[in-house]
Amino acid sequence: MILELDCGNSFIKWRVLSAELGALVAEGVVDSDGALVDSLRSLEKISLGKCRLVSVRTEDETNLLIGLLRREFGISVVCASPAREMSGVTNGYDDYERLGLDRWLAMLGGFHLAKGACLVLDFGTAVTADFISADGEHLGGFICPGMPLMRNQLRTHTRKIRYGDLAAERALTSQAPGRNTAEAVERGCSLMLRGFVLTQLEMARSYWGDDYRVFITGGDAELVSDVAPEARIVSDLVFVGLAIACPLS
Ligand SMILES: Nc1ncnc2c1ncn2[C@@H]1O[C@H](COP(=O)(O)OP(=O)(O)OP(=O)(O)O)[C@@H](O)[C@H]1O
Ligand SMILES: CC(C)(CO)[C@@H](O)C(=O)NCCC(=O)O
Ligand SMILES: [K+]
Repeated sequence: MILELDCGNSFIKWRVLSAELGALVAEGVVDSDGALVDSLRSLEKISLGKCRLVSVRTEDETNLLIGLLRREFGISVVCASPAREMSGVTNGYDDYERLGLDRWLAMLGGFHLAKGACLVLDFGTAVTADFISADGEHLGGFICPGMPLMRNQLRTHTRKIRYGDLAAERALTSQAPGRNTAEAVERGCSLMLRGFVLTQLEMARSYWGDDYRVFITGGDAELVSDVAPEARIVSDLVFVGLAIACPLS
């Protein structure tokens, strides 16, 4: 079986595919290397053969995880690496190695699915937008704080913004002006993300008219999906790109 990992700044998304058919066998989200090993150990009747991963963590952190996986499961691990051009997409950064690999893979996945111009939006710890033209040219993108960062900045830099996870979750059942702190902050930050999406859509339209696709991915994708009804939510877009960048022969 194949183990796939997307190592983000806050969480590791993992999934196990069957080697023959590529069917999904198991998946999860964990917050540490140790929790990942525990989750994988608890899977019954699964023997991992190979692993492919993408990481936006430091090289040291990524190497630690790779060493751990090799020791614990005896598997070979391949890691997505930066490229100037791949699968019809040209990296648009001045220094292509600086582009986040999660963005790069989501772009490869998006262009593969769209087979034309596309806008790729990722809502994780950070929020990113990337524009890929019909000929596969990456025009560039944007990075801004995601929901967890916006909310935590307010909590950290004010004295009276304090509320729990349950209040946060309840607050997001509506977009009306907040009548308590949790509602005011959660809805305010959610509106920032939604405004961001609308601006990206405007920009895409100015480049490509109606002739483009929109993909939304990341843990907070649902927060913005209704402002972009034309968008396709592809929660495993990074994994789609990972399979393209790291074929396991
Ligand atoms: N099952 C889940 N586990 C953890 N976070 C989740 C889950 N479902 C939704 N989320 C939300 O997703 C967000 C994190 O997104 P995601 O996991 O895509 O990014 P990340 O790994 O933290 O960071 P990034 O990929 O940007 O480096 C959090 O705001 C969290 O509330
Ligand atoms: C922007 C994030 C944090 C999103 O996960 C990641 O893609 C990253 O660390 N990128 C490196 C910086 C850049 O893409 O310009
Ligand atoms: K991500």
